[in-house]
Amino acid sequence: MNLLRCSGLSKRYGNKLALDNVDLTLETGSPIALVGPNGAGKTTLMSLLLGFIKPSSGKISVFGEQPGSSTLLGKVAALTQDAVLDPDFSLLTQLALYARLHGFSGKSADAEALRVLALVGLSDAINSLPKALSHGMGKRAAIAQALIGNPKLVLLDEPTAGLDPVNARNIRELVADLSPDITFLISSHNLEELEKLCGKVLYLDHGKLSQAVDLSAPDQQAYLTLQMHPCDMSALQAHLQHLPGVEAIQFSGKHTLVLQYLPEKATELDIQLLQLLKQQRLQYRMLLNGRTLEDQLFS
Ligand SMILES: Nc1ncnc2c1ncn2[C@@H]1O[C@H](COP(=O)(O)OP(=O)(O)OP(=O)(O)O)[C@@H](O)[C@H]1O
Repeated sequence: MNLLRCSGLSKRYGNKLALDNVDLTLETGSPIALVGPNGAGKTTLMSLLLGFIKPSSGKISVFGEQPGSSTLLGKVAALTQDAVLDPDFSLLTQLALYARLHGFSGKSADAEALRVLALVGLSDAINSLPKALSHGMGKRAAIAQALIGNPKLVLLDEPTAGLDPVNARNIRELVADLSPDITFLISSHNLEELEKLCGKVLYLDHGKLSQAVDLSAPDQQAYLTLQMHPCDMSALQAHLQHLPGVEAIQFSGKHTLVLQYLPEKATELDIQLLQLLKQQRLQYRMLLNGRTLEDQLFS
């Protein structure tokens, strides 16, 4: 199903061109990442999508409708980075109130609040006050709020920022569990996390959509990424260069090499590489079929 269509989309704040002629079509499904340096235009794109601001020029539609139109009410939701609940009212009270604002009445509002709190694993904390919750639980409560009314698109801005690794993982699992019934658009600077979670990555830079990487598609050119325990990396690079089909080898950090190869000339390159490491008595930490998202975006 078509999720988003932008053509020639631009947004100007005074002299500042925050979004510059963006053409983009997205379908519903696995989570979509929105990345880019500070000031690249990510928040501007999300605000346009939510109908909070209007384009300066160009067109944008969400599920075929104008952002902000009444037909999208309840279909699109967002968790902003600094979303907070009132510290002095219980989770159930507040979420039931939000459910009423979404059109649920009386008991069905309570039921909806309980449903979304269960989805995020907070059934035991329904009577807790937000001020008594840990940071991770607070984040989950804020996500629960965004899930009220069964939206089809949820925008998450830095959903795991400031969370410890275990809580960050819980949020990732939650997002993965809820996809693809809900399509998530996630703005984040955490590439490793996005790589684990998303099917597609949009890269904005200076307001331009400079790349759209499909993580589920095999790399057009073939790559292997090899991360080693400390060893003589230059000597290893020289050995690897002689494996059949290897076209180029680049460093990606001190102990990581990215091999580009020609699939038609390299048969079972991964096996040959492992045999070479064994012969040389070298220990690897990780062998990845392909390139990391960071290498795809920045090399
Ligand atoms: N209301 C505004 N008035 C003027 N300029 C703005 C306004 N909002 C954003 N900008 C400018 O537009 C550009 C894009 O900002 P935006 O907040 O969309 O970037 P971002 O990618 O979300 O950045 P960050 O990663 O830092 O959150 C920036 O140069 C910013 O200073």
